[in-house]
Amino acid sequence: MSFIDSPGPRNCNQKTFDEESGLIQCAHLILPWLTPSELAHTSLTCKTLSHFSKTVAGSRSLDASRSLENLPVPFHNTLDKTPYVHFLYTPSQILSSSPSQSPQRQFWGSTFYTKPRPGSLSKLSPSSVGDPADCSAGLSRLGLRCEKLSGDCVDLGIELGENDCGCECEKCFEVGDDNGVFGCPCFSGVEDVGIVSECGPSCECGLECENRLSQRGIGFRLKIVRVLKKGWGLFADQFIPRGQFVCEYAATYCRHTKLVAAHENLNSGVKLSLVVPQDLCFLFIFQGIFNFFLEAFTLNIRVRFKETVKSTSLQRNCELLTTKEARRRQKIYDERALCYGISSALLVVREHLPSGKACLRMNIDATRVGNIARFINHSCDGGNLSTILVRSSGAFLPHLCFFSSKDIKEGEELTFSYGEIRVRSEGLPCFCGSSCCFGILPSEHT
Ligand SMILES: C[S@@+](CC[C@H](N)C(=O)[O-])C[C@H]1O[C@@H](n2cnc3c(N)ncnc32)[C@H](O)[C@@H]1O
Repeated sequence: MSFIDSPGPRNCNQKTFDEESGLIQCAHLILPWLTPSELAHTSLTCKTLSHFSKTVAGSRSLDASRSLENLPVPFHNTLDKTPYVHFLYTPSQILSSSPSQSPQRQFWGSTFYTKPRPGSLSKLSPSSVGDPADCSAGLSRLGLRCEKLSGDCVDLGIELGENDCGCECEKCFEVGDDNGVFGCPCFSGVEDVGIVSECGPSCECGLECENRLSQRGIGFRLKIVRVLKKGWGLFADQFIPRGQFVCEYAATYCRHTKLVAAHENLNSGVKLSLVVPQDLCFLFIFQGIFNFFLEAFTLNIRVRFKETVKSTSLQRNCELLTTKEARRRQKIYDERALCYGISSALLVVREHLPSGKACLRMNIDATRVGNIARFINHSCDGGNLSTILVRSSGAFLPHLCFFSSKDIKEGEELTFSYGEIRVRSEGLPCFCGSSCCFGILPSEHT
């Protein structure tokens, strides 16, 4: 018996020209799929892969959105050597399917192949892409009006006409008994702070419709900056006038099954509050007390809910993030935060029912799958962003969106209030730096 002569093992720094070019091609194809720790390991194997690992990391730091947004959102870090944060990117909210179906990896950081950007901006009017000269669209959706003559934006309360939303879709037009035009039924006006309605999948109008402000992706240059004691933060990279759509909180979006129908049946006039739960062993204190109300509230619409579920193919595959699961995840995130300083992005949105006696809870987890909004830090003074829950016609779930609540200068950090601090207690320290800082971050038990 004889063995074929083997050239013996060679290290990868001794390659022929063909091997080298093959390796480069493979590197281009494979490395952008790797996590930072896998990249780090790969870079130890040989010079070529070390070079490509660095190129991938550099390319990732240039755009957190992987070309999925209208504009690149770069990472800036002058504090330490962390070049970027690794997570799966979604430009808009997605319903989580079963864990086996959810993607584990995303192609990110290739200089070889760059996906074309959505490019929707070119189809849109200047006002819709954040032209500071025209802030009327965003403001009117918030119940505010822009006083163009004086150049000042003043809060004039809710003074909207029947179709002030700007939708011109024929299908969206309702004609009254006396042949008077009622306007777009998708637009419910701004009946209370925190809720707006937009045209959606069931409308014929396209993205250029003025009543789809939050559906076109980001329209202002933003950047993600490493901030002392706060981790990363989202910053404006250009002036943003007050009242403009900035971004939505995109994530795997889930909620209590039984509350979905309730939500769909709720009218405006519902207040919204956000908290970042930190110790989720703690039970949502209102939950028990209000369960009775919620049960009563959902009972009479359960039939309609079942019909909705049947007719919504999305929902059939949707696995809702229950409060129990949210609490389990948050416990893990808190441990990771303590051990490795990794921030979580699990938000609890509570909608207070008009009666004020009950509230509905949504758990939105952008820790693994999310978008740039996951980098927005808390400010005790309310920050410069308003959170608005946007419902669109025909869409099953509402979107949580951020609008500028004041003029924002270039280079200013974007912040909002994570929630009220009602009771002083233990919690993560707050470094918002505002004059009214409470010293701890809002959580379920503050
Ligand atoms: C939704 S994330 C915001 C982005 C986060 N800074 C990061 O690096 O990914 C929420 C976490 O950011 C940190 N954070 C947010 N606001 C903060 C503040 N005012 N002071 C200190 N830490 C803050 C906390 O760790 C919090 O759990």
